Amino acid sequence: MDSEGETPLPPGAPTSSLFEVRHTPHSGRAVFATKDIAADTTVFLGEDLTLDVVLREYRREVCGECFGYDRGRELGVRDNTVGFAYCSEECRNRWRERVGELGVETWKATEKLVKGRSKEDADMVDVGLPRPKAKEIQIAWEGSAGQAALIRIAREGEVARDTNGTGEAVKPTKQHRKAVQKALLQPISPDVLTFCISGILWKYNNPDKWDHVLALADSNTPYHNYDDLRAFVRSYLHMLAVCPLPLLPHITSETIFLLSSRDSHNSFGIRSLEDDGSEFFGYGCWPSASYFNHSCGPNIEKERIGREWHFRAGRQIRVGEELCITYLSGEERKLNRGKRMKTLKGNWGFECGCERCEEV
Ligand SMILES: C[S@@+](CC[C@H](N)C(=O)[O-])C[C@H]1O[C@@H](n2cnc3c(N)ncnc32)[C@H](O)[C@@H]1O
Repeated sequence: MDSEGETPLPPGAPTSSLFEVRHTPHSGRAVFATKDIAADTTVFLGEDLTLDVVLREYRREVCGECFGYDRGRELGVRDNTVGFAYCSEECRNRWRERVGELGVETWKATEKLVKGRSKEDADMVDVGLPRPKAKEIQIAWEGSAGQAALIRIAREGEVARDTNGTGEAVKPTKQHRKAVQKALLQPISPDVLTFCISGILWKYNNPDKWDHVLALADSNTPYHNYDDLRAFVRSYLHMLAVCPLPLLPHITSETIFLLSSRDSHNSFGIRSLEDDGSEFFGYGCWPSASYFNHSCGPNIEKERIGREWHFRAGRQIRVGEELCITYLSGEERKLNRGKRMKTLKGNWGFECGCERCEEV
């Protein structure tokens, strides 16, 4: 419950003796100090990483488990079958344990698909391009339903033949197999595929925590542009075409859309720890850390240590003050008010109402 005991806390929201999550009139839920907090106090650890994406171009340099990075040196432990590198055997074992046997098989199948194909991921997201509207998004996903159904039958027919040897239950025809071939011939977007696989596997392995993701602030227009939307729809069909059969019932367009709709307003960049985070390796979603609003003059400093976010008071904080981090990267923090506002609107979709911006 929040302080007035009226609204239940969203599942997965952070709890502490130092702060509470409350609703605000203009910026959704937010975190407020329930006592004075001395500068440098660690106020929260966000350990609940759900899905994460290490961009393809960094896969040899950034550990797939702890995101360790050594100024661009290729890491010592590589697993080419799954397409990840690790800083140690320990990290590799942890990664395997976390994703589970089905996860390893899924990453292997994806890597086989991606290897040797030309890739279609855009290098940078151009925030100037128009975003697909909600209706257009709905139409695009609905447009994939027919092919998705044919692929499922083609793939599940494999099970029917495996189990009873007769193919009586389901008989995939040429039409079904063609749907698989058509999907496989479509351009591949490895980073979008990684997002979808990481999210679906996380949900498969943590069904009891799905409501933590659903409770997050959402966007019904989460795609950056039309290419981005098309890449997600293609990745859905790619997954249906290659993922291990037990995962198929979990790969749905609804789940993939929900992952994007929550990630859109809540993901944290995974950046290098030196040089003001100038290298952007990828991103991830930590639901408990997603209740801290943004301020252009934040009182909370955040630092990533491995797979965790550590939140520390950057100065003395008084009881009742809102605890805010910044969503801006190192360079963006130096921009003037107008440019900061534009960046926040473009990347996050909100008009910044923080004290620093309101004061001007
Ligand atoms: C990571 S979430 C933060 C928690 C969110 N308020 C909630 O209710 O779940 C980011 C969203 O919070 C809101 N928000 C965060 N900082 C804000 C700010 N300075 N001004 C206005 N809205 C803000 C925006 O809607 C933004 O998309």
